[in-house]
Amino acid sequence: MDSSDESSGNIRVVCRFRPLNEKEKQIEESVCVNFDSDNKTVAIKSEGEPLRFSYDYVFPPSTPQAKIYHIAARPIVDAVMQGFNGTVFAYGQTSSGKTFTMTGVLNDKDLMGIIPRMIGDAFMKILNSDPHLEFSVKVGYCEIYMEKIKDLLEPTKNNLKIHEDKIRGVYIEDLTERYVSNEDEVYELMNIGTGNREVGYTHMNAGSSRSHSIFCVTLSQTNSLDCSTKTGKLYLVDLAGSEKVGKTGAEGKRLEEAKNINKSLTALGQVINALTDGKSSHVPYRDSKLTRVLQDSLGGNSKTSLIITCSPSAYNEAETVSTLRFGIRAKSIKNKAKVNKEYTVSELKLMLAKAKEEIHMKDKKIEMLEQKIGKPLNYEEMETKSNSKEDIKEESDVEISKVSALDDIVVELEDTRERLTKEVEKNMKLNAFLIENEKEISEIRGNYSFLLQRTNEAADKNALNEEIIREKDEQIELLMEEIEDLKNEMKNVYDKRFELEQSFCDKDIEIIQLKSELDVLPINDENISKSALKEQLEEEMAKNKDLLMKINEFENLLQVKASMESEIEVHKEKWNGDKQELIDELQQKSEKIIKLEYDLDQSKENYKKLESSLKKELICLREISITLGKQLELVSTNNNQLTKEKSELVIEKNSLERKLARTLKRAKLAEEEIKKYKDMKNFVKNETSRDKKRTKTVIDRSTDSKNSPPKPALRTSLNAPLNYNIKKTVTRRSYATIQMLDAIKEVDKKKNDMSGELDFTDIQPSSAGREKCIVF
Ligand SMILES: Nc1ncnc2c1ncn2[C@@H]1O[C@H](COP(=O)(O)OP(=O)(O)OP(=O)(O)O)[C@@H](O)[C@H]1O
Repeated sequence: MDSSDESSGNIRVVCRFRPLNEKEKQIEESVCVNFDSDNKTVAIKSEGEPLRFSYDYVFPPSTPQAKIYHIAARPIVDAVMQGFNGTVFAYGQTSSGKTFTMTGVLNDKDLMGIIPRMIGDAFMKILNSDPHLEFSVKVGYCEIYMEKIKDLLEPTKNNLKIHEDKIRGVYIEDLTERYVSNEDEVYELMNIGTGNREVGYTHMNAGSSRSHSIFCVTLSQTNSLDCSTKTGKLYLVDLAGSEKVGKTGAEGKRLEEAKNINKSLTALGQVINALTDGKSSHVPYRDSKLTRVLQDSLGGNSKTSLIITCSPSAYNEAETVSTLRFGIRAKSIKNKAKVNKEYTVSELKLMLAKAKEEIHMKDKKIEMLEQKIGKPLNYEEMETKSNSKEDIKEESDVEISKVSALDDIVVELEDTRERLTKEVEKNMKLNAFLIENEKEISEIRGNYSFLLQRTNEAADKNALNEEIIREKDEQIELLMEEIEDLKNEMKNVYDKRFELEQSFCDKDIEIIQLKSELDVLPINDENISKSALKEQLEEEMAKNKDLLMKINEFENLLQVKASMESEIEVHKEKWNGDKQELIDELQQKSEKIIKLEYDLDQSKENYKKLESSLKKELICLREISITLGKQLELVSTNNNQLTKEKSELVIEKNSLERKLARTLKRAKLAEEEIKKYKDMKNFVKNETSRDKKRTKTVIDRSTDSKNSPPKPALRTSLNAPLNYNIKKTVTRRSYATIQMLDAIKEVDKKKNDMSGELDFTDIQPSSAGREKCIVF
C-alpha cells in the first residue's frame, strides 16, 4: 500500500466559545474566561491560579462561522475527497452552540454552519476535479434518541441496527441513503431530516436537541483510466448537550431524555478514557449506540475533528471546565486512517505476484529449516538391512533405542505443549472473565454514579419539599392566629349583640311601661305629656331601629366571619392534606434514599469483592504466566537439545549407513570368495579322488616287488598315508589344493565363530601355506 494511503495521527480538537446569551446577561454578566494570544489556550479565572487548557485552536466568541469551518472542518473534506473516512463532531453543554456550529442557518452566507459549508466545498471540488474522475455522492441522516437509531429521512424506521464488516467497517444497517447532485438537494434532505428530529424546550435552550444527530455523506470516485475506485465516508455529528437537570428544569419526558443523553455521553467519556489512559485493554464501544456508531471515528479508520463548544459565562463555569477537560482527554486519541480503495486488475496481479514470491521464499526457508532439523528416519529401510546381518541389527537396535528415547522426549514435549495450550486457553478464559468483570465494574461504576446523582436529586427535592412544608406551616400558623382574632372578634360581636338585644328588650319594656304610663296619665295633662311621651317613644323607637340595624349589621358580619371561618377550615384541611401528602412523599423519598444507600453499599461491597477477587486472579495469572514462561523456556531448551540430538543422530545415521554400505559390499565380496573357494573345494575333491585312483594303481604295481623295504608314511593334510613311492606322483598343484582346503576350513570356522565386526578382507588363501608349499 502506498504510504500516502495511510495516515495515523491524533484527533484534532478545537474549542469554540459563544457570546453571552440574554439569560446569562440577566443572571450574571461576568465572563469566566480569558483567551491567550496564541489562539491555542484558554484560561478559566479562578480564585488561585487560573486553569489553562490548550487545544489545536481556541475560538473566542466573536469568531465567524467561516473561520471555524476553515480551521476545524475543511481538512476533513480534503481527506474524504482522497478516499479517507472523516468525522466532525460537536460536544458541549446544552445551549453552548453545537447546532449553531454544525448546521447554523442554512442558505445564510455568514451564519451557515459546518455541514452546509462542507457540502458546498465538496461539490466545488468535484466540479474542479480531473475529468477522468467520476463522482457519486449520497447522504443519510439519522438520530440516536433514547438509545434507538431513527432514520430521519424515513422516520418509520426507528430502531436501526449497527453492523460491522471488513469492507464497510462499522455501519448502520438499512439507513436510507439518497443520491444527490448539488447542494440544494442536500439542503432539502437536511430540512426534511431536521423536521423529524426530537427538539424541545428547556429552561436553558428553547430549541434544545434531545438526541444525537448523525449526517452521513458517502463520496465515491471512480478513475475511468484504470477503473480503480475510492470511497470516503463523512460523519457529521451534532451531539445532544450534557445538562444539569436542576438548571434546565427537565421534568417528565425531558427528564427521561436528559438521563439518556447524560448516560450516552458518560459512555462516550469512558471510551475516550479507555483509549487514552494507556492501561485499558478493552474499549467499551458497545456500551452505547453512540460510541458503537463512532467506533471508527474514535481510535479507528477515520480522520476526526472534535469541536467542543462552551459558554463564557461564570454562571456555567463548572460545565465549561468539564467540557474543556473532555476535550483535553480526547486530544490524545490516536486514529489510523487508510484510503478505502478498490484495486484494479493490474494492481491485484502485482500484489498476487508479490505474495507468490513471498510464499516461495517462505517455502525455501521451511525446507532449509527442515534440513537443519533432519528428516524423519526411515525405520523400514533400516530393518531390511539389519535383517541380513546381526551386527548391523545390533547397531540398528541401538539407533532405534536412541530414536525411541527421542520419541519419548517428543511425546513428553507434546504433553508439555498440550498442557501449555490448555494453560493458554485457561489464561484466555481468565482474560475474557477479566474483561467481563471490567465491564461489570464499569456498569457498577455507572450505576454508582447514577445512584449518586439520584440521591443528590432526591436530597435537592427533599430540601425543596421541606422548604414548602415550612412555608405552609407558617401560613397555617398565620391563619390560626387570624382565626383566633376572628373568634375573639366574634365573641365581642356576640357580646355586643347580646348587650344590644338586652338593651332592646329593656327599651321594649320601657316603651311598654311608657305606653302604660301614657294610658294612665290625667286627661288635662294628656296633650302635653302624650306628645312628650310620643316624642320620647319615637326617639326610643328610632334608637331601637338603629339598634336593630346594628344588630343586623353584626349578624351579617357574623355570617361573613362564619363563612370565612369555614373557608379557613377548608383551607386548613386542604393544607393539612397537602402537608400529609408532602410528609408521605418525604417519607417515601427517605425510604427510597435509604434503599438507594443500601444498594449503593451493596454495589460498593460487590465492587470491593470483585476487585479483591480480581486482584487474586491477577496474582494467580501472574504466577501462571511466570510458570508458563519457565515451562516455555524449558520446552525451548528441550527443543534445542532435541534438535541438536536429532542432528547428531542424523550425522550418526549417515555414517552408519555409509558403514553399512561398505560392510554389505565387503560381505558380497566375501560371499564371492566363499563361492570361489567352494568351487575350488569341489575341484580339489575331484582331483583328490582322481589322485587316489592313480595312487591305487601305483601301489598295486609296487606290491609286486616284495623285496623292497617299507617306506615311511607321508601324512597329507587329507590324512591320507602316502608312500614315499608315490612322492613323485603328488604334484605341486595337488599340494596347493590341500593348502586351499585348509584355508576354506579356517574360513568356515571363522564364519561360525564370527561375533564381532565381519571383515572379509581378512579371509585370503593363506600365503603362509603357499610359502610352505613344497616344491619338488
Ligand atoms: N457562536 C454563536 N453566536 C451567536 N449565537 C449563538 C452562537 N452559538 C450559539 N448561539 C445561539 O445560542 C442558542 C443555543 O445554541 P444551540 O442550539 O446551537 O445550542 P446547542 O449546544 O445545540 O444546545 P442543545 O444541546 O440544547 O441542543 C441558539 O439560539 C443559537 O443561535
